[in-house]
Amino acid sequence: MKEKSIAVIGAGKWGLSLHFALSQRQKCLITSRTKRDIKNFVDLQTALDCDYLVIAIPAQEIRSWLKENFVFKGQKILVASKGIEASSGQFLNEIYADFVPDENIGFISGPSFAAEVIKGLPCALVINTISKKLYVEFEVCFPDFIKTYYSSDVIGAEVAGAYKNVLAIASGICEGLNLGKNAQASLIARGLVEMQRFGKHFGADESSFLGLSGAGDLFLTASSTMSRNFRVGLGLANDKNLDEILKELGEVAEGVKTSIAIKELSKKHNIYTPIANEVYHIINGKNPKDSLRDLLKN
Ligand SMILES: NC(=O)C1=CN([C@@H]2O[C@H](COP(=O)(O)OP(=O)(O)OC[C@H]3O[C@@H](n4cnc5c(N)ncnc54)[C@H](OP(=O)(O)O)[C@@H]3O)[C@@H](O)[C@H]2O)C=CC1
Ligand SMILES: O=C(CO)COP(=O)(O)O
Repeated sequence: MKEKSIAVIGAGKWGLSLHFALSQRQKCLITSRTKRDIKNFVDLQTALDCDYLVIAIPAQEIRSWLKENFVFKGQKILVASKGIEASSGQFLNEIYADFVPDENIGFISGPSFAAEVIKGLPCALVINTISKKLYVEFEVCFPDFIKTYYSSDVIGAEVAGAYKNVLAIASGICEGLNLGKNAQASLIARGLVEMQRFGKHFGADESSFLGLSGAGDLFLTASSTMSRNFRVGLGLANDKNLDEILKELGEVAEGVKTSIAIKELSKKHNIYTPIANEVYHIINGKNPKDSLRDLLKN
């Protein structure tokens, strides 16, 4: 029987770490827009011919990347991105649905800083897919240091993974303004309630927000300078200009664009999302101290 082939698409921080992890059990190819001198780096076509694909490119780039490059040939796909498309307010599963049948796609969620995964440190991830069969096929690809869990709550995982990036920006602002640990814990706890409310509106299972995908990833990202989104918040609190912050970062901080998507979606669907809205306003120039005053007041 032909050995199954697997490739990671996108050799950024997360793609490289997933490639490292997936290479422990089997040969894993990797490709990216920019050529890299790394083992098993292949051209895009060779990667796309694999049976299993793990796609780790920024959320805002997915639609155009799929349009330009992707032809469905029965591949099984794991999406590693965390974000909501700002231009349309569409969730990633809605974008992928135009290209891949639902039973062929899964979404990774949970607390997982790339910098730790690439060192082989232990972590737990959720693979969210309507197909238990797909989960089982991907589960065996992961190394011993990663424990995987199954969930069919694709929308819950997506909302949690995207929303926590916005909340991590808020938490970074809180830290940058030296508001104290009480304020930060309150912000994170209320943020969790907020993302659950938002997710519930779109059909998410409320319990997903209390597990790895929700609380797990939120606590991680909103409490560490290892998070790019948290560092964006720190910069904003220190009156740095957003373009300057993002240039210095040199990597994607999905919360910036996702805050636009959440602001628009919550307005359209009349969902109460005060923290995400303030992040949106701060990114667009509002003084963080005014946001704090408004959050305490309303
Ligand atoms: N880093 C982490 O700890 C984690 C990240 N994630 C999520 O994974 C996703 C990717 O993050 P991460 O790898 O860290 O980000 P990086 O900024 O490190 O890398 C993103 C990669 O995407 C590729 N890319 C960017 N734009 C395009 C495009 N238009 N077409 C094709 N490829 C493109 C780039 O490839 P090239 O360099 O070749 O141009 C780049 O290396 C994000 O959604 C993030 O939220 C999820 C969990 C953990
Ligand atoms: O999603 C992540 C960890 O689970 C990474 O978060 P940042 O993109 O904020 O670094």
